[in-house]
Amino acid sequence: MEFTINSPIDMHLHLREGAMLERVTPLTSEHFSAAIIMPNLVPPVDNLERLLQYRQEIEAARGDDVFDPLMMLFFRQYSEAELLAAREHIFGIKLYPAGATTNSEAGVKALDEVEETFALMEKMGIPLMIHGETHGFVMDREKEFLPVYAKLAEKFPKLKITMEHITTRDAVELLDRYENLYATVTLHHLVITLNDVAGGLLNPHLFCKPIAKRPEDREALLQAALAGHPKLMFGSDSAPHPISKKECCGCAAGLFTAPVCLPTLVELFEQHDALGNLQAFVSGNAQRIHGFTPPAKTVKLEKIGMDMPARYGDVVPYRAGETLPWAVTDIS
Ligand SMILES: NC(=O)N[C@@H](CC(=O)O)C(=O)O
Ligand SMILES: [Zn+2]
Ligand SMILES: [Zn+2]
Repeated sequence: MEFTINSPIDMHLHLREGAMLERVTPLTSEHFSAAIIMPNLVPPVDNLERLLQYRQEIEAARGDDVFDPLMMLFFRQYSEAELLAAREHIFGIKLYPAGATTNSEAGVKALDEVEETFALMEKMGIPLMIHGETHGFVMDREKEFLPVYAKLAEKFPKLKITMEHITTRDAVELLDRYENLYATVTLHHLVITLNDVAGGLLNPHLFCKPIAKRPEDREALLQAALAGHPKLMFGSDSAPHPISKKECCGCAAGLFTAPVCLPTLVELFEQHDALGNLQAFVSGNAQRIHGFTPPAKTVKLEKIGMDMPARYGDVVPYRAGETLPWAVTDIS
């Protein structure tokens, strides 16, 4: 049995820097034709010079792979001149509430104080991506942030806003209420719940922000993805951390999923008789929503089994040590 995906796009990806970047970049650039590169480095990617330098580092690491890194600026207040200069080099701007997740200390403290930049972005057609969590009770952080999305969508009706890595049924419902509101969802949030993280022995490799939620949340996300919901895009949020930062007290948030994304998505969509909608979920929707065409790439998967390694260097991947039914067998 085989299945082919054309030009898969990962709409939310962390590549880090240095040795980690060199290790993980090829695992995405092999399978995907483009990916949105998150800017939460230390210091953040919040100026054009750093962004162009970062892009070069990624291009060197992807080797000969056909792969377009779609660069993001880290949200701060920008002047019109800065945005004009950056415009042709960026895909969008990523906003982190200060302290909400990994390397977000430089994020926004008060959203109502940065509206000038939202207005500029709206005027210039620059998309806004948001890590939408409050500092409330951990299971309620996304739900509590939803009114913020709603307010922004109303106040800036021409601004394209993406709710990044949604994890709740409420977020899925909000999608249909505002024309300019979109969302990404990860692979792992279609599969796991909080039970997998902390219901038995604690599994630090499944700990991420936002934390995996309830079965009914996973079900709503899964149904929307399987249906190829036109405003929902695949974004892996593959977020590698070295094993020393995961298997310790004070575990870092993030799952490293890059090598298993496509095989697991095919497995999941096949299980639910929804393979017909996978192309839209991993490529078509993003292209239509954002009006771009990624480089052509054809990825063939076959049901021949693939043994997942326990580690890639010092990083433990999602599904480490498992035998996956599907494997990527040809890329052209
Ligand atoms: N998702 C995560 O748990 N971690 C991400 C940051 C993020 O996307 O929030 C990371 O950079 O490690
Ligand atoms: Zn995030
Ligand atoms: Zn992320």
